[in-house]
Amino acid sequence: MTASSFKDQLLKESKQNSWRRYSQCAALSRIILITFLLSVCSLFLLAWFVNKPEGEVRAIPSERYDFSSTEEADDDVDIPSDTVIDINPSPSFESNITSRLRHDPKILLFVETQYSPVGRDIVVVLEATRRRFRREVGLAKMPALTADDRGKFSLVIFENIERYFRMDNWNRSLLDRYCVEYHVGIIGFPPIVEHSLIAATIANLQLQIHTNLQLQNYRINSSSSVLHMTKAEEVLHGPLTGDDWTVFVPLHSTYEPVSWAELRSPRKFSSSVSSSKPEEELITAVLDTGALDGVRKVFFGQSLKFWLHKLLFLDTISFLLNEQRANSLTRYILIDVDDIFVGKKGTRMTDTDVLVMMDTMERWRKKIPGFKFNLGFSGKFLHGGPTGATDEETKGDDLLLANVSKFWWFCHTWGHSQAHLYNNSDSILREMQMNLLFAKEHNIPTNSGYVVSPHHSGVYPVHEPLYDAWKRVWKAQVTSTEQYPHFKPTHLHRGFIHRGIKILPRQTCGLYTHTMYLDSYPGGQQKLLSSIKGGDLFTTLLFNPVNVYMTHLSNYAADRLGLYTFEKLFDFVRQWTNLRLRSLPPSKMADVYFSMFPEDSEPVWSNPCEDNRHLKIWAGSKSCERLPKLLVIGPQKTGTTALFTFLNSHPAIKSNYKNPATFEEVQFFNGNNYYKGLDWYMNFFPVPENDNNGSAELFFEKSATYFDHEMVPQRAFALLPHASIVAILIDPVRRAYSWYQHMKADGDPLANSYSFLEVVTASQDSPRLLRHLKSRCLRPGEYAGHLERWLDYYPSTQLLIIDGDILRSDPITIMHHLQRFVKIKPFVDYRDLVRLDKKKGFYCQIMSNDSSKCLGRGKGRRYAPMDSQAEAILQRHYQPHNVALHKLLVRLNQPVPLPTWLKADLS
Ligand SMILES: Nc1ncnc2c1ncn2[C@@H]1O[C@H](COP(=O)(O)OS(=O)(=O)O)[C@@H](OP(=O)(O)O)[C@H]1O
Repeated sequence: MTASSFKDQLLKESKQNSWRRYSQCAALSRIILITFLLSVCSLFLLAWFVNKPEGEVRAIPSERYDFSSTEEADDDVDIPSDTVIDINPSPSFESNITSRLRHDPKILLFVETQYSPVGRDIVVVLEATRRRFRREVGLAKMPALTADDRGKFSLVIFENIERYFRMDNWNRSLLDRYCVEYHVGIIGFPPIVEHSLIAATIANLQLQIHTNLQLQNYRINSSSSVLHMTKAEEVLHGPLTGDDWTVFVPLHSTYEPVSWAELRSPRKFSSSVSSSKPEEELITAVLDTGALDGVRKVFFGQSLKFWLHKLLFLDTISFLLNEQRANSLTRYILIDVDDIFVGKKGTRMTDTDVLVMMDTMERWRKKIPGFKFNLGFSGKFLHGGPTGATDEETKGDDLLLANVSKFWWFCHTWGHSQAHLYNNSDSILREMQMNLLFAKEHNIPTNSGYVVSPHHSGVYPVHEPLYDAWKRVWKAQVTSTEQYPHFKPTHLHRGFIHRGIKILPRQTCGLYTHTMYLDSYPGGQQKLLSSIKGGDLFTTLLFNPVNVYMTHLSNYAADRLGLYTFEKLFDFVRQWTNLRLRSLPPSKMADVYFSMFPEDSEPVWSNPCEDNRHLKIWAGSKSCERLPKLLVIGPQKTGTTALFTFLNSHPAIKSNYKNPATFEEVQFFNGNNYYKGLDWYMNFFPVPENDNNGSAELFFEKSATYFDHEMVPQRAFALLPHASIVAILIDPVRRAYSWYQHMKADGDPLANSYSFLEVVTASQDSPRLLRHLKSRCLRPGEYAGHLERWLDYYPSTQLLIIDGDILRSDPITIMHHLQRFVKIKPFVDYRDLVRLDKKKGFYCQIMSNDSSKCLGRGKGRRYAPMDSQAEAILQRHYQPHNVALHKLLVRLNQPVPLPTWLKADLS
């Protein structure tokens, strides 16, 4: 069968199959009928436009279309005339239109359901390669595509291209026009089998598709402009997994094949084509260059479960984002051999193993510049340590030491002990010092700056004594772990920096201490091979520009699986990709990593009790009970100190110890304290005591600056995901004035040099420090935006918003409400704990001798009334924020009335 006869066959089949399928489904037929009628209408319209005298053909109107409107038009409503699509836009992809995309545009991903496997695979690739994306489930409504005339999305991906093909006219024209104007491409994966077409012609795209095929012998088009990482020299021989392949038959020159494959069994395809030759090549991935409608698209005939499509998908993303030149083809690799002397007799490297290892290393160096194995040693186990070694194994150790300079070396603690088991730094220090002595005795270099902890103990979650010892004894600069932020999912392994030590993400290659023989590889040899040939190990290398792999001594003994695995991996990478493998000493690797991903420098401390693997390597003396369950987040000047003292007077509620540096607040989640780490924070809380009922005390922390700090909600949620969050709101105009008065009273020179009116009217031309003061004064009162950020992380059920006016006038009601909110026992009647102090004019604590203890002079100050002009300016400033707050509070439907000041302001 020739290509054209096959296409004819497809055409014929597509008609037959489409009819057969559509007639089975009446509802579907109706949709098709409507689509058909609309298409006919569009054709008439198109013809009319094309035949109009020149000059009358509507091109894209110069005024821009409002993509931010997502109102769906009724089917029978005419598309406004200014949205007529130019049938021949000039697809000038070099235009500077990308500048109209937001500088941090996201990818828009349409998935069928939250859990659909194809969509999940796409998400893994996007996450692994750090792409920002927004996931839309179904296509109930097109999200707003622009904001402030800037494009929000740089690329659109459909898990199921049928969604795109069958999109209603309104949304389709909206999306296509957006893609043309903002130079945004589309990627589509094949229809999901159960409800897909068998064959169809996508008329407006001039493309036929045929689905549910079995294929073989995959070949990539070496001249395809999509390719970057993918090498196209090879044919993947043999049957392709799955009987749900889709192929594309272009009817227009806009299409370029990206790849082809052959029908596996022509007879299965259709009895009428049984004579077709199996070697007939069908297009399995296709690029639409945009010549037809100005939109570049790539359609795949199989999901990412086919490994080559992961490679092509990554290339397609960078092609459509015009990033090919920027995307480096270099992959840095470092292979750590942990425990180089640690291993039982009979599982260790012999002298022959060491020779083979060194030979292999020399061979690899020719193709991987700079490559050396990185050996981690625990001196105590030289020659097998207490349990001994065979003669050959002893010779193996000696041979390694005789060739010290051929390798890189790193400290792995003297006795291979786990740091988190030691609470005092002395024992860890001793371990480090003994290993250092050992290194010096055996001429092992000690200046690499790289250290690794056995079992990742103490690296993350951080055990400070380990970091202390590393810095003091080994002048450590770099380490690595597979535990940050979590062991799983592995595609999210990341690095961070703590106390000047760079922590690199570590990758698992599927080899552990017990994997020594190919025949007994867990899951079978085939499992290891498929991980190398397109599976987990291959994709790890694909996704990560910097790779630190963990292996063990035993992986280089017996069947030498370490050498086997990486040799095969390197060959496979060379065969199918244009990637260049390189190696660097660890400290240089770390420099490369953090210059590529500077955002990773910032650590995020998660809760060790939320991750069993973390708990296993967390000191037994540490307890998550030593963390607060309630955060009072501010903002400043809303009555947070009063609430702090009221909470503290409850017998079962305890605050943190005072921070001498900040008077009373710990201020951990904002500012530099965060970098001091979790151990530092936990030391502010007492070791919990259980009462007779077994219920622990409730610890809380109040730092009024948390409310409006950009990073705090994310950080707080990572550590305290179940905490109750309390915010207090007063009229933001009054809050701003109180803050200004506070600064003045505190002796702030700037606040004392400028009047309140001058501060709130500071403009772009004002001195920088004055502008900064204005921002600090006004920003916290823009409540809605800050609360939304908290709600990005915490569910609304964990957030309590207190009306600061009621806290001031009737704290008893507030404290009763708060107790119910945090479900504290015992429930205390606050009439016994606080009362109004007439002299102070505020509620104060009742002490045991029945005296009142009020807050100091700094709270409830007396100052001149606010300048009326400044007040009016601020009221105008906060108006939109208050409207947004009102909407938010109505949406949250909290079991407390809306603040009185807000109702008054909005009325
Ligand atoms: N019971 C009680 N006693 C004293 N003061 C009270 C009380 N309840 C609410 N307030 C109001 O709290 C305002 C100070 O707020 P904060 O404690 O949040 O200020 S700070 O951010 O911690 O500096 C403070 O603001 P100023 O009046 O501007 O000083 C008070 O109005």
